[in-house]
Amino acid sequence: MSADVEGPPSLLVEGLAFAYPDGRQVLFGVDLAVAPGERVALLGPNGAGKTTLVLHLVGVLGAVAGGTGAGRVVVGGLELARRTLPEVRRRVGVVLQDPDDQLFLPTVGDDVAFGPANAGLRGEDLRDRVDRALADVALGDVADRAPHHLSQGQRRRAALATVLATDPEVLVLDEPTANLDPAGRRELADVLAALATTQLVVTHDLSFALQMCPRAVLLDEGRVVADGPTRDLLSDDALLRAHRLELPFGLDPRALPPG
Ligand SMILES: Nc1ncnc2c1ncn2[C@@H]1O[C@H](COP(=O)(O)OP(=O)(O)OP(=O)(O)O)[C@@H](O)[C@H]1O
Repeated sequence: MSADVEGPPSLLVEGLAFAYPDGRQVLFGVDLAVAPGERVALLGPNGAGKTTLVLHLVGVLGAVAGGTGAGRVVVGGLELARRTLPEVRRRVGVVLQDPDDQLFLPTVGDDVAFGPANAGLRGEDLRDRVDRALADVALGDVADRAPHHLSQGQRRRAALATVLATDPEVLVLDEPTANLDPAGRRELADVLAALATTQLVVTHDLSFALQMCPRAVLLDEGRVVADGPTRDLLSDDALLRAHRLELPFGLDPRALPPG
C-alpha cells in the first residue's frame, strides 16, 4: 500500500532538499507518500536526516521557517506554506522522543486538554475529547495523576494522548520505544496498532518496525535509498550493511510471512 490508493495521500513529500545555515546539505530531493491509515517506519543510521525531515513536516525547518531549500510538503491535500502553517500543524501531530517535553501541567488530564482547549474546545466537548484520547492510549484511569508519578511507559502513552487529543491526520512518532521495557513496548504497540490514524514511526528499533509497520522507508545521507515492505528491506543483508543498520540478535525477518 502506498500513494496509489484512491484520494490524496495523508502525507506527501516531494523533492525535499535542505541545507542548514552552515551550508551543510542534509536532504537531497526526498520523495515520500503515505496513504491514509498507513503505518510506515522511517529508518536510517545516525545523521541520515530523519529529524530534519520530520521538522520540515511541521514547518520548523524549510522555506516556511525562512530557510532555503526546495520541494513541497502536502498534508491531507493541503500544501504547507506560510499561510497554511497553523492548519498543517494541527494536522500533523509529533510525539517527541522525551515525553517530559509534552507533559508539563499538574495533571495528565490538564496536559491532554491543553491542545484541544487551545483550539477552542470547551465544556463537555473538551471532556469527551480528553476521555477519548486517554482511553485510546489505555490510560483512562490516570487523568488526575501528576505526570511525574507515571511509569516511563505510561508517560510515553500520555504524551501520545496529548497529541491524539488534537485529532491529527498524521501522527509522527520519534523513537517511540526509547527507554521502554518489554512490557511498556508491548503496551505501546497495542495502542498504536489499534489507532486508525496514519503513522510515520521514526525508529532505530528494527524489531519494532518489523512488528508494527508493513512498510519501511530507509533514509541515508539525505536520500531515500529503499522503500518497500519492511520484511523485504530488513531481509536484505547487503542493504543493511551498506547503510549501517544491524538487526538485533535473533531477529529473522525472513521467518515472517511476506506482506
Ligand atoms: N542545526 C544544525 N546545523 C547544522 N547541521 C545540523 C543541524 N542539525 C542537524 N545537523 C546535521 O544534519 C545531519 C542530519 O541530522 P538529523 O538529526 O536530521 O539525522 P537523524 O537521521 O535524525 O539522526 P539520528 O538518528 O542520530 O537522530 C547530521 O549530519 C547533523 O549533524
